[in-house]
Formats: sequence, structure tokens, C-alpha cells
Amino acid sequence: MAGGWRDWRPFPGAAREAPERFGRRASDRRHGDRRTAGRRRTDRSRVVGWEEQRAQFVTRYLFGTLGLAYFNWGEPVARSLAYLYAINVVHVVYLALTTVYLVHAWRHSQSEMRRRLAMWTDLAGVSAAVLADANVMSPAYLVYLVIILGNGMRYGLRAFAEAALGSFLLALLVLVVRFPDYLQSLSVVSVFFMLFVAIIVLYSYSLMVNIERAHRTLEAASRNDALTGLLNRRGLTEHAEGLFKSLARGQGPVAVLFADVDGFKAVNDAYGHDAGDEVLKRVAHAITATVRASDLVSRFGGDEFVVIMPETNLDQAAVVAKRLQAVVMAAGDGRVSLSLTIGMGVAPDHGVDLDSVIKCVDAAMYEGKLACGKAVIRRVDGVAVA
Ligand SMILES: Nc1nc2c(ncn2[C@@H]2O[C@H](COP(=O)(O)OP(=O)(O)OP(=O)(O)O)[C@@H](O)[C@H]2O)c(=O)[nH]1
Repeated sequence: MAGGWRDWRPFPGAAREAPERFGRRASDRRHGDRRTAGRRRTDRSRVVGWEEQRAQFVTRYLFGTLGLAYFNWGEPVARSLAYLYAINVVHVVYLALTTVYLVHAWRHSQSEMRRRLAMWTDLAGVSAAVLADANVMSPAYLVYLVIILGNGMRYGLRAFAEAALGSFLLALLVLVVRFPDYLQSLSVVSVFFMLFVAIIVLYSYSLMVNIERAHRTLEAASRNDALTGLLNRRGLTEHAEGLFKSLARGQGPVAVLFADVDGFKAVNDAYGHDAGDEVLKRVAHAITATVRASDLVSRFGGDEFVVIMPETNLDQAAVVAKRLQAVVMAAGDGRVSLSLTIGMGVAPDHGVDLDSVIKCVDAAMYEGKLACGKAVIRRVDGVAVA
């Protein structure tokens, strides 16, 4: 093969740019690097399934019951009889609220509001126990640690920080209220105990930062195509979910384009796989640069790209499809000519979910290829777009 891919650049001046510089959603360009599709998803609270939440509820019941046993059995540990009554009431209320949260979690496993309410109920319960305990070294201090670590590991850094801040403030409040008692019975052991707890929290926070970073990287990688930086099939499905739901609420049509690069195998065969990769990146870049900020662009498979355009009818989609063909053609050069065959349709006319519309537009694209070979735009209803 003359020259080989090493000497060949599909586009004059095209550098081997990092995948993430190409082909993000258009909205990512508009809003800057921080708004990659993957990142936006992980900024939300982590999705914690019912099973894991159940384990958290079991722990709550365990600590609630343990607290009751601690204050009522064996030698009295409450500061006075009045405190004993009060802390018993607190325990009963705590267990009742926990049951309400449990039932809610069983019905609606994802609720940020409930998660936070339950966490603050935990913190308030523990603080009441520390306040009622005659011992300065109340074992309830360790429960603060469990709340901080439990929330942080399950729900991420934000939950960790909120639980840590809440623990610190409430523990400080208890300390202020009981300052004379604490001063009287302050010992070297209790000071070191507090220091150990503080160091464990700080150390866990630094570990959590690393875990969170790795988690975000994995999340982004699982939803984005490594070569082009576009959404992959999974990322597209997740992002399109909301759009297709909005159809049910009577929002405007959602147009879907299925674009296949014509004769792409020949590029690989003639110039090698790396040159083929460059072509795919360039096509991804050209598509992303052409569509609107609100559109979703995905590398669906090898040389196939899917564009989803909210609030777009067939006529408007045809305009975009023609523009895409033009920019991709312009991205070719003397040695490699590039073109797209595009199948297009709209939801809800050609399906009410992403899978069914994609099946239709994929078939339209395929029929277009069969009929014309290349560079054709075909609607799901068989009409060729001139
Ligand atoms: N360089 C490169 N090639 C890929 C990648 N993924 C898939 N391919 C290749 O893309 C080619 C797609 O081939 P075909 O589906 O026949 O597409 P085509 O040659 O464009 O043929 P038509 O679609 O009929 O025009 C295959 O040779 C795959 O090996 C990739 O990530 N990089």
C-alpha cells in the first residue's frame, strides 16, 4: 500500500488528538469541559439499590435496640431518671421513624429526601444518646463514625461531608451543653479517644476522595466511547430515557438519525486500522459540531452513529441529515472520500421507545444502502430525501 497510514493523514493537519477532545455532545462544547455526559450523570446522587438500603436499615434497628439495652439493662448509665425516660422515648420515636423510612424505601427505593431525613434522624438519635449518657466516653460516639462512613461509602463524598459536618456540629452542641461534666471528668484517655475518631474521619475522607475519583472515571468510561468520546450505546439509552418519557407527557416529536459511514471497511483495508480510527474521530467531530446543543450524539457501533434530536419533526430532521452529509463529505480529502447513509424517523410515529425507533431507522438506512449504495438519506416510510 503506497505510503501506508503513517504518512497519511485523512485530513490535512489532523493531529492525533485525545479521544475526549472529539465528539462530545454539543452541549458539552457549549458549557465547557466540565459538562461531559458521563460526569453529569455521576454528579447526581449515587443509585443505591433496595438490597443495600435494607442492610442499612438492619444496622439502624441493631443500633436502636442496642441503645435501648445499653440504657436500661445492667448498671444505670443515664445521667438521671428523667434522662432515662427521655432517651427511651427518643429510642421509640427513632425506631418508629426508621420503620416509616423503611416502608418508604421499599416502595420508592430512590429518594434523596428520605436518604437525608434518615441520616439526620440517625445523627439526632445518636446525639441524644451522647447527651443522656452519664459517661463522657459514650459508646454512641462510635455510632457517629458508622453514620459518616456508611453514608459516605454508599452515597459518595457529598453524603460523607454532610454526615461528617452534621456529626461535628451536633457533637459540639452536646459538648457545649455538658461542658461542666466534661471538664470534670476529662481524662487523657477521652482526649485521645476523640483524637483517634477525628483522625479516622479525616483519613477515611481522603480514601473516599480516591474511591470517588475512580468511581467517576469508571462511570464515564462505561457510558462513553473510548475512541470518539461520544456517548456509547449504554450512555445513549440512559440519556434518551428522559426524552422518550417526555413523549408520554405530550412533548413534541423526537427525531432519530441512524448514520453509517459508507465504504469504511475500505479505509481500514487500504490505510490500516489506526487511519480508520482517525476517520471515525473526524466523523464524530463533524457530527457533533453540526447538531444543536440539546441533541444527543452517539457512536452506536463500529462505523454507525445515532443522533437524537428532541422537539424535531421529520422535515427539520431532513435538513439536519443533509447538513451532516455535507460536513462529513467535506471532511474527506483527495485520497479518502467520505459519505454517510442515513436512515431517519421520529418518535412517537415510528416507535415510542428508543429501541423500536432505532430498529426502524436502522432498517431505513440499510434499505437506502441496498437501493443506492451510498450517500443517501431515507425515511422510515421509504421516502428518499433529496
Ligand atoms: N478502524 C476501526 N475500524 C472499525 C472500528 N469498529 C469497527 N470497525 C470496522 O468497520 C468496518 C465496518 O464495515 P462495514 O459494516 O462493512 O461497513 P462499510 O465498509 O462502511 O460498508 P457499508 O456500510 O456497506 O458502506 C469493519 O471492517 C470493522 O472492522 C474501530 O473502532 N476502528
